[in-house]
Amino acid sequence: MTLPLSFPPVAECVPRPEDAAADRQALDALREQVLQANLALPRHGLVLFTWGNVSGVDRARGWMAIKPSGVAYERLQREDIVVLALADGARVAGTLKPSSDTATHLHLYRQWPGIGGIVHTHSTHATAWAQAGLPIPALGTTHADYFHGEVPCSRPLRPDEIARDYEGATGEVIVETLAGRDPAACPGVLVSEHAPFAWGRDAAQAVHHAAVLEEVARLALYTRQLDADRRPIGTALLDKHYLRKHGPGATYGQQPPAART
Ligand SMILES: O=C(CO)[C@@H](O)[C@@H](O)COP(=O)(O)O
Repeated sequence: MTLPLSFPPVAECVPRPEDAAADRQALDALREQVLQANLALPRHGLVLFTWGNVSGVDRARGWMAIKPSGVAYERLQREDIVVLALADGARVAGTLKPSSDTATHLHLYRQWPGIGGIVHTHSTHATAWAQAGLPIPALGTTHADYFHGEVPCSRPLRPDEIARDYEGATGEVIVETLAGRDPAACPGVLVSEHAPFAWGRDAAQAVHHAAVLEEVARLALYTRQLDADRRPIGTALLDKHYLRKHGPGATYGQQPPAART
């Protein structure tokens, strides 16, 4: 039998020690990023008990790291973070059971190559809007500084979807709900009868967006309590606030150099 000309020489198939060390470093860095993002959830008051999870990705290596299921935040360690292959969910590192929402996270990363972190919480006010099946209207500039329009609420999942692949279908319904919108301009969603999901360029930014989503949900609830007929702000104000921070040429969030001499 003749081997194909492109068949690599055996030496090229053997992993080099420096590659293994770089992989180990990348794995530790990803797990640390995801650990710190998870620990930020209780600090921001976004979770009670273990009702939430954060994931992050290393797209170059095709990895997703996520909180293990049901582990208390105060006990969570870097080595507990489970790392899976983005392509097929195969385990890369970690021995614990990954979050029950893993299939939702995987689906969103596969559909939206621009995101690098995802958060799911049951934060009180955002969850109240989700349970009511209502989108959060853009009632003021706090909202418009992050969301270029309402925070949409998905349709409820159908019984057949819940029976077939509940978490995968949750990811599908989120993508369906965002259809026609740029996920970067709408960094969160409410899943009807469930709770919010938020995302960002990395796990830390996804947590920031989850906290903003909870705050705009709280503000919108109070606003509508004070004035049940309050309408969303107009396009001029919405565009002004969103685009000056996130539009073409915007440098919002750029930090000054760490050390100035
Ligand atoms: O949505 C829910 C429960 O309604 C879950 O996200 C929440 O309990 C967290 O589950 P995990 O501990 O991540 O498996």
